Amino acid sequence: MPFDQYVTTFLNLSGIESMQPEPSIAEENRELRQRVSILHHKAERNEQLLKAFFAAELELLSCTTLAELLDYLLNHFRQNFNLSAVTLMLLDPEDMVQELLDGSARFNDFPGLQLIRHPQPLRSLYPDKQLFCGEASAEIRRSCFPLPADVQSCALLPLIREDFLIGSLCLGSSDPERYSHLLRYDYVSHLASVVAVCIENAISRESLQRLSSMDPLTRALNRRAFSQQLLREIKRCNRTGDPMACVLLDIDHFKPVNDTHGHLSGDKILRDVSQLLKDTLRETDSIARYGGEEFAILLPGCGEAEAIQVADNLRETISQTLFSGHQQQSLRITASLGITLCEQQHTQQADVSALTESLIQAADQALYFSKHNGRNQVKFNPCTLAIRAQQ
Ligand SMILES: Nc1nc2c(ncn2[C@@H]2O[C@H](COP(=O)(O)OP(=O)(O)OP(=O)(O)O)[C@@H](O)[C@H]2O)c(=O)[nH]1
Repeated sequence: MPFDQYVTTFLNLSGIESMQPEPSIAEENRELRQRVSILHHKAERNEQLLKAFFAAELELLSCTTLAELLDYLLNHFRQNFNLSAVTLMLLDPEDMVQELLDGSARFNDFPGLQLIRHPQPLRSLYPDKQLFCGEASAEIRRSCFPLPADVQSCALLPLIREDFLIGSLCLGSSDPERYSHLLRYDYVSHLASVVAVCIENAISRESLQRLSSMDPLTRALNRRAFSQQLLREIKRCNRTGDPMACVLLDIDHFKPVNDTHGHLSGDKILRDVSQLLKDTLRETDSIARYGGEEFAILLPGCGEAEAIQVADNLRETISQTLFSGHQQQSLRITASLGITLCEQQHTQQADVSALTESLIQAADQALYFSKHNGRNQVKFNPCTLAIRAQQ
């Protein structure tokens, strides 16, 4: 029996008074014993359901990321409480949730999630901001349970924060009796409040983390986050033995771009180059804005030959792309790149901070060679720290 029918059980308690008129003492005793046994059984079941409910609440509160929370609500919750469908509609006017999920999970993992930009669908669903329990009409099935599922009755829970509708959690059951407008569903209402708080907290927490590690113009990692990532990748290289390439990319003659087309166009180019890097590189690679028109890239698992190939592909793609300024004027740019390599031997023979410095210096030196060799090219420069450490 699902936790939300706990309420029904208490309503049934009133049945104890509807006994047959004038039964014999023996019959009355038998009937009473039967009723006590049923009530005892129901009380035990209610206790289990209550425990399941508290466990669900704890699960929700202990989710540390938005993706974890959504996974629990949309996947585990449905199984744990024997529902035929669970969907979640979230108001996301500035695509913040979309962006957070892009970095941490795939939308395919959450087929029941719908992000909406305008509050109107929520206002239509909850004109009085009240929970709805009852039969799943064709209209409810269409708007709240768009994916194929056997939904006969449903609980539609408004998610409200500070008197503002932020979303809707819809629980669907194949049992037509499970949710009825005749019953009160205090636990389900309570659940809606917990879910609303958990979702809001997860979004705020992750947005803050993201803001503190992101360059606001290009949405690449900022320099601080890059340094942390570099340390993580050095540790991974030490652990796994896989090499890691470190690349610096600098847009050529960027000053004339600003001078000719204005700073707004320069900003747009920086954003577009950042997006091009994200689109071209692997998800496991790291991209950071290292300075004004300079990007730093980490390619875990790449040896010298592969890193040169990846960097040259970036160089060529940039040189062949028709960029546009902020007034849609066409622009062409090129970039110079410098590469160095972190190998396991470096991580064993040097302290980490000396190694990070040495890697950046070596990549910077390679970038300098590219610039002074005519720009629009890729140069490799080995990291020499380990050799020095051995001497
Ligand atoms: N629009 C815009 N320009 C920036 C930003 N940060 C740095 N810049 C510009 O980038 C330009 C860098 O110029 P330089 O260092 O002379 O380098 P360059 O013109 O690219 O020449 P080379 O690197 O030698 O090929 C300067 O004009 C900066 O103002 C930014 O956030 N937005």
